Amino acid sequence: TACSSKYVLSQMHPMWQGPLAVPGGDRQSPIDIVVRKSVFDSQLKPLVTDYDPDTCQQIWNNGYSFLVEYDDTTDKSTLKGGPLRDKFRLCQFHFHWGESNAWGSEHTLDRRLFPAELHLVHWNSDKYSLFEEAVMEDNGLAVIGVFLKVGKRHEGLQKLVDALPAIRHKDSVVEFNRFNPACLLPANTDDYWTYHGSLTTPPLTESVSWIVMKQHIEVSHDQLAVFRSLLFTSAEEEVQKSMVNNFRVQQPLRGRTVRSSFT
Ligand SMILES: NS(=O)(=O)c1ccc(C(=O)NCc2cccc(O)c2)cc1
Ligand SMILES: [Zn+2]
Repeated sequence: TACSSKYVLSQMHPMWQGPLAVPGGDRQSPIDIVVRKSVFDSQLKPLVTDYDPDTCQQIWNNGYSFLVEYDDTTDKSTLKGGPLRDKFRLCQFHFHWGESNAWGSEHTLDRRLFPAELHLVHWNSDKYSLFEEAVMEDNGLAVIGVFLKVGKRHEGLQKLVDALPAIRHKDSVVEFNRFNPACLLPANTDDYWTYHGSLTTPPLTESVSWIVMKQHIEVSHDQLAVFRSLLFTSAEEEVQKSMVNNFRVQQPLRGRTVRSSFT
């Protein structure tokens, strides 16, 4: 789908962490969420996700992460509610992780790092007709962030983990059907933080309503190890590099308020 083909055009080198000049740059992501400084907002509603597993199309390695892409030509897999006024269409989900369990997430909670973070990427289909349009607009995108912790095996994730060896190299793609990403959401999706931010990879566009779940999900050490068996490099390259540490460092808050849906 459009939302992901462009991803490969704008993906960056994983070691890139530099202060790439960004126009304005006062609402960059990720951030450290200082829990006691977040402001409860009683107007925030529960999230409403309605994902159709039949819209799942393929899984591929874009040289930065691995993406599971959804058919976003109709409103079949949607997100609404939460801090959002409009309906948003799921286009892909992907993860960020470390080379060790000690770090890997993009957002942090009171500076606490998690071994990995899931991002479910949606665009505003009430206002725009293409991901490419929405990504350039204020709040054109809504991304749900879910922290991963190492613990018991995640049965729903295993189907995805089993597909990874087939996409070890950059630009490899395999068909992937009937996966409902709702299985990757925590039991409690009512408690979250939300703030206005950006994409965490170039072009770092400041168009994202971030929704970071308070409750994490658990995956096993072995499942995370399979993430780390992926490669940044394509099959042709002589030197193979393990796909690890594909996260951006936390960015300045610049006076933004992080709201919470819970007290
Ligand atoms: N890590 S993240 O969730 O912030 C994230 C989500 C989506 C994308 C993405 O789709 N990039 C491709 C892109 C960006 C801007 C304009 C385009 O046409 C395509 C990048 C980062
Ligand atoms: Zn991401």
